Amino acid sequence: MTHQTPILAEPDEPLDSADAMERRLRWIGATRYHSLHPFHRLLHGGQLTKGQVQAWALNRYYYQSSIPIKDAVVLSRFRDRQLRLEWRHRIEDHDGHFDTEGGIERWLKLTDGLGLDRDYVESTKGILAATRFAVDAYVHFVRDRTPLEAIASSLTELFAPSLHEERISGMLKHYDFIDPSIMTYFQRRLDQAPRDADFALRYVREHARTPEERQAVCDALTFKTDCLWVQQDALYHAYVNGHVPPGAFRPEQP
Ligand SMILES: O=C(O)c1cc(C(=O)O)c2c(n1)C(=O)C(=O)c1cc(C(=O)O)[nH]c1-2
Repeated sequence: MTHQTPILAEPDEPLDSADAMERRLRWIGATRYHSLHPFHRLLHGGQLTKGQVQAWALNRYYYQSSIPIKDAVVLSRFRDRQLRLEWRHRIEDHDGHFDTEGGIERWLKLTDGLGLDRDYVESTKGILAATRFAVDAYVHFVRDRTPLEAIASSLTELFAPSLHEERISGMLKHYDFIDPSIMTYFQRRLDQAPRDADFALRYVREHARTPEERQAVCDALTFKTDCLWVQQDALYHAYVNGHVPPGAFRPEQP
């Protein structure tokens, strides 16, 4: 197996300005974002079976359904009403409204389209323990750290749109069981993620005022890239290497 992660030394530029911090954040994304993970290369390159794609979508549902919980926790950390107003739409993007669908519903269209039973998906019973631990760690991080670090931990979204574009085109091209109607989740994120990421980036640029605070922002992003990476590692171990843990989803088809 060829590992695609570039091995680059961490830059030693001091974090003495917002620009220096932004350069470091982009470097963290370029070297650690889960787009570099071999599981994603297989997924987007059409090299997985339907059962392996089901396993990915099933596990990823736990991340999707935890994001509005995470954002409700983030919101609860803000004294500033303006900031709460700004953050609130993230919850609505995922939960939708009584009469309009949100991201979670769109994700369930994907799992439906892949032939997974909704009740089973929503029960989260078949997910890998590593998925649960990693996602819960993200929710706990935003609860326990400063509001600045909580906002910074969402900055992986700076790097999500190009991954989503690659995913939409790769999966539509390579899998006969995927069609555009079940990929609407990613289509919508192409507008939502840049807006959210731009806000978070502007916020940390303005509010991280000391080298220590800028380092904390960078460390929060690194932590989040780890939360995403270990989920891919767990999928690879279980469904590519074939070590499915007890109790986890076992595809009916290969
Ligand atoms: O498909 C992906 O690789 C991916 C990654 C991320 C991310 O970078 O955290 C998010 C999403 N998708 C996503 O769809 C999403 O709604 C989202 C919210 C957040 C967040 O941290 O608040 N990340 C992500």
